[in-house]
Amino acid sequence: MGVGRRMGKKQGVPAPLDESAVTRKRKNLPEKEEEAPKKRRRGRGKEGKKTEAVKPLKATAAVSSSKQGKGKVPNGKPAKVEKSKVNGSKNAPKASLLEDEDGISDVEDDASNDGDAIDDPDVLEDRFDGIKFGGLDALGSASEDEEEDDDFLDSADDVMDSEEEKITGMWSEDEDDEDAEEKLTAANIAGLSQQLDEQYEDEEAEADAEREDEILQTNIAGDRPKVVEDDEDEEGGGPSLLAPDLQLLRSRITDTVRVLEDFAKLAEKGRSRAEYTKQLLKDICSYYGYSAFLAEKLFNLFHPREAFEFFEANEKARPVVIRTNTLRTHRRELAQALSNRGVSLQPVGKWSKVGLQIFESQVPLGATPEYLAGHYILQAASSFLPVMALAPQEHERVLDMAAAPGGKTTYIAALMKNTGCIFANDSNKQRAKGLIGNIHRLGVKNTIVCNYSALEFPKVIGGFDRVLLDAPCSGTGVIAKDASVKTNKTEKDFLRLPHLQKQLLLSAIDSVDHASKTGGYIVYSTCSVTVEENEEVVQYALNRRTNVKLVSTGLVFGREGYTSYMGKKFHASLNETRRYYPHSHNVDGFFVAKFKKMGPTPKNAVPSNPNAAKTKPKVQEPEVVDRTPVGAEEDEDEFGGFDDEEDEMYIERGRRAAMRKKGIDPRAAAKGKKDDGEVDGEVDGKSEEKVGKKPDEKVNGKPEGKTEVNGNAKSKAASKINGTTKTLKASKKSKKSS
Ligand SMILES: C[S@@+](CC[C@H](N)C(=O)[O-])C[C@H]1O[C@@H](n2cnc3c(N)ncnc32)[C@H](O)[C@@H]1O
Repeated sequence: MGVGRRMGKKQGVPAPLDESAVTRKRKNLPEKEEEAPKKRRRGRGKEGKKTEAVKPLKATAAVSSSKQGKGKVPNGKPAKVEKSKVNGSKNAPKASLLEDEDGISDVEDDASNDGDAIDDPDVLEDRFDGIKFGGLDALGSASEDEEEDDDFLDSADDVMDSEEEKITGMWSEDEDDEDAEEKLTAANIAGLSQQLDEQYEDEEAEADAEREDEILQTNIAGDRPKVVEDDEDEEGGGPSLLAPDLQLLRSRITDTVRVLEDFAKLAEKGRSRAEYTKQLLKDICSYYGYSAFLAEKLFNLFHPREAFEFFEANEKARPVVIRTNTLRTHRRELAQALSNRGVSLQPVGKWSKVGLQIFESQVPLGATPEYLAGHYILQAASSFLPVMALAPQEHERVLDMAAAPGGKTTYIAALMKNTGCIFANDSNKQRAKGLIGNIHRLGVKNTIVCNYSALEFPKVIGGFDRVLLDAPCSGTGVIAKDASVKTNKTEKDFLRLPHLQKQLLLSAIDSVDHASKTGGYIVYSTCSVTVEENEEVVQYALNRRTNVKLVSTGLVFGREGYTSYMGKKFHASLNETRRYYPHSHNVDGFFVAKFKKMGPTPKNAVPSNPNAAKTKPKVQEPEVVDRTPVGAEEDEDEFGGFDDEEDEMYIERGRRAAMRKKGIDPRAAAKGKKDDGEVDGEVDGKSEEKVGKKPDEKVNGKPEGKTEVNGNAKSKAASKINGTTKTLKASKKSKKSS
């Protein structure tokens, strides 16, 4: 018997954390279940504004943070002692019945500069292996799906017209079949309802105990709670040397938030707002473990109450989601297959035709036959969004500038139905290898993997119909996955990263063909919520490239980007960008902006890669740039390396096959070529054409087919031409010779 695991509540948007809405719909479940929300309300009884402010808070209940949530006992219930240690408070709101308590955070994700490692299936796989679970999650019936989504549509302020609205049910049109849905749901429900009963009883008792604790701890009996420490308290030395009393800290945080919300009525006489804010920030640092620098940066994004909800949500894992690989299967088939293996799942919501949220699994999701056969990829729901905004079309040429480990590339390929051509680039060679692995596993056949700094584009190749820049970022949106972000990001990072992001975005814009008949779009995304990495980067690009404008992302939920922030004014069109937060959308913190390129890059535009601009005029001969990433040499062969001769053979074989297809006899042509004294260059030109380039496109005024742009006539479009993946990389050998 395998192990089961609760993986989160139903992912509804944009208010998926509204557990009462979810509970109301679980009509197939035992009556007792209906009591759960009541109980949870009682569990948090001391806060006055229960219904509005507290509701999301309850749902984002802090139980475990990354690498922390080990307090499980075999029945899946969190061990209380561990939980309080982990979260720093017994008063941490109880996780809802619908929620994952230990979450998926036992894994060491590197979600910081390298971006959202959640997309790395290898990383995610680890999350499900060998973990005991046994609690269970709420189940939606098929009918619940629809109600849930209705709810979403009703409640969403930011619901926009989009093609997504054409979807008529939770399953995509070709999948609609009520009988099958019922079977699927029944399979989930049958084994779980009994566990629900038991769990509710336990939780009821736990909630009562917590409520009593909370009443004891509270210090808000008076009208004006004393929450700001006196200077003497601070200087006393004694208390600060002791481990903080986490329960008191938490109470003080909620009290301070309350005071800041109603300052005139609740503040102590003679105390300023700044004093309360200072105290709150100090407590947030102690309670959640943030550096003062980052706590303040994140706090400033919201009103105090919402900031609190944000910090709370970062203590809890997001729902586990898989994306159906439509190159290999349909969502309905996949859902059925996994359900048969004991996986409890449900479509993520109307906004996606391919996402499935996993509630519980009897098997490691990274090792099922379906996984190995590439029928799905473990992918955070937020990662779907930039690709949906990009909306790649069949037969287009698309550049994914920072692509590893390939969650988005493979989704792009699926939307393009394996037609056209994707250039998937990443500057990190190790990660690029993971990207290649995913591409193969998922059956992607239209993709060339490159290993350049994206700053080199469009010099490497340009003229794309669409470009995705899923930029390296600080990871402040994925703190639930990587708690190290709380302390390891410094002021320097928030200078260095935005600088890189700005330059990368200019490269992305310059790599797009403004005259593309079907596209001309650039999508910029990060898994960070800071303004420096998002709105400021977008504003910079608008200032530097007057040939682009922001357009609607077409995404049906998300909050508008800032048009002004802490005294800074941004262009009004920044309201077209979208922000996502863990506490309000139950997805990773994310940012998405979509640009349309209207005209060619202005001649006087400062290039995105100033180094290239500086060196260019000085160097008269063909530029030789060593693009080998630092440290890449050592492992050249680890992934198989690049064999120029073998590549030549494949290229030549492909070229001959192409000629034969056109009815040309390659031998006769070769003979003719020799007779004409034609040189090798054309072979390169043709092979590039074959991998998707439009023959008449130019880069920097030069025809792109000439790989001299790399300082290297034979830099390889090293291609397994009859295979699937082609790898473009300046060869060291030819670099030397050039
Ligand atoms: C957010 S992650 C990309 C995740 C990827 N889009 C996906 O969906 O799987 C950012 C990536 O940027 C890469 N990167 C960092 N600096 C880069 C640069 N200058 N050029 C290209 N890629 C870069 C990192 O190696 C990392 O893989």
